[in-house]
Amino acid sequence: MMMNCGAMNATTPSSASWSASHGSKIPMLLPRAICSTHRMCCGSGVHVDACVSTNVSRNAKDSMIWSGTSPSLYSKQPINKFLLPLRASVASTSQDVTIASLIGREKIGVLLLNLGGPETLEDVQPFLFNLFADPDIIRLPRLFRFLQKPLAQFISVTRAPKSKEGYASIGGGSPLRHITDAQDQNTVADGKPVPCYETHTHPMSILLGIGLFILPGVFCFNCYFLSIVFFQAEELRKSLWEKQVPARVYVGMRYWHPFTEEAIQQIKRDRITKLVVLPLYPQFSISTSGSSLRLLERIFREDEYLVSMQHTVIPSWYQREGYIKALANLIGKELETFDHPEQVVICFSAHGVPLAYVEEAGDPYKAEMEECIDLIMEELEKRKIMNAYTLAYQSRVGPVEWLKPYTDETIIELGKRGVKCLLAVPISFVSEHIETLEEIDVEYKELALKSGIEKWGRVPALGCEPTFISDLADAVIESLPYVGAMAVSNIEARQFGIFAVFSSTRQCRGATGSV
Ligand SMILES: C=CC1=C(C)c2cc3[nH]c(cc4nc(cc5[nH]c(cc1n2)c(C)c5CCC(=O)O)C(CCC(=O)O)=C4C)c(C)c3C=C
Ligand SMILES: [Fe+2]
Repeated sequence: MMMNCGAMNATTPSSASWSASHGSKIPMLLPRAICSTHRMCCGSGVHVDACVSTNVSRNAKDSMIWSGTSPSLYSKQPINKFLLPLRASVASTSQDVTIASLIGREKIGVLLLNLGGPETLEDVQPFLFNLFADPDIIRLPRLFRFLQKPLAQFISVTRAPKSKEGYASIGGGSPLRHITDAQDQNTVADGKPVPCYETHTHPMSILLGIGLFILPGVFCFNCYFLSIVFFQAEELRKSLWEKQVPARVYVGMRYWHPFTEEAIQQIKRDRITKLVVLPLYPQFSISTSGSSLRLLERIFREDEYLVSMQHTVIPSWYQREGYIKALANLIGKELETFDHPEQVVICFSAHGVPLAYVEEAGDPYKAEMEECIDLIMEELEKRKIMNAYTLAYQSRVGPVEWLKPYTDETIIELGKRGVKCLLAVPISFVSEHIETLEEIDVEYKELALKSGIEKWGRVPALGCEPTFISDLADAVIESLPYVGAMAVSNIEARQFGIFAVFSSTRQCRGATGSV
């Protein structure tokens, strides 16, 4: 069912009022799920750190307490060191639990979370409004939260022309009706891709004043972007089935169709009983995975069915072996396109966040990003690839300071230092979109060539790369033993709010036994 953006804005409870009423930025989604996770891991003695991380820590992700579902977050050890393969036993105090038995007759769902993008150029401003109305994107002091929506309106209207230009230059928008229609027909719930092979008249053509210039759907940016996400969903579903985990895969976008709310409705219609939530962002940020999880939390707390549905969250997965290896493969392959691969400087470019997110709000994004780069470089070193490399941050918006160094300044600096060959690696995205296709491929390439760099290359986003998809499937499977129920009534949750969550989680510290 197609949701109208205006309706979304009207019906979605204001995040400002949520934050104000609870006086905290800490989401409460899934607390008991984590609680049961804690019980399992405490009981098994597999990973005690996760069991005691229940305080409101300075680290935003720690305080989100979902991390209990992913023990490796607290360790450099790969996640599969702690979690056992399919059909292997997971020791609890009293009994062995096999993954097969965990699946049993359950209906397993995987919810992929992503940002979403405007379908047409007309959608750009409302899409931007949704984005800037998110208190995890523009973080206002509590006293000024009433300004969130007027400010979002102002910024979205002001930014829309520049944004539209970017979207237009890569194909503009196009009707995505067929995707949401497909969702009605339950094809999305089955994880089937809905590629856009249709022919559209692009708003770009009108913008360019060249009349009815028809582009094939494959150039339609948003169909392309959504198709990639749906292809990823489908490939993940296939991989899970191949690994004997029959699961349905859903896609929920934060700021555009198919909205997370729509995916959740489908999950309910399908009577899913165990849900794994997997943000399609390798590294956690308050502004991306955090925002989507906070939204989910709100949806869960207001819904009797969801409150009792077993679920778990994989908050980030940048350290997974398969992901690192897949990226190293792509980098190695791209380096081979240069005449002297060893002379190429590798420039990892991550989407930035305002500095205050990291320094004041405890966003682990920068730390995870740096660790991720270390892991990739270690992997490349094993393959005798020892290139010079750098990490920089792109896509800053607005007047505040963002994480540095900025990618554009880095490129100029490298040019000044005499670097002649540069390989750009988009690191915070797993699918192509405006930041890769326009900002990197067009703006940064042009800047690099102007700055004295002679040979430019760019590593593609992972998309449906098989090693990567297989690894995502493993991440889902490994999380299954940690799926648990919230087991708290709506009313109880509303009454006790965050304090109930913390006390319940604390009780789990000493608890033993299985879910
Ligand atoms: C890890 C990825 C991302 C982080 C972190 C992130 C933070 C962040 N973004 C904005 C503002 C905008 N982002 C926009 C588009 C956009 N952002 C990401 C990813 C991250 N954002 C993606 C993949 C995209 C492309 C979406 C698409 O259309 O496919 C935009 C709109 C485009 C534009 O006008 O430039 C804005 C605006 C902020 C403020 C922020 C952190 C606070
Ligand atoms: Fe962004």
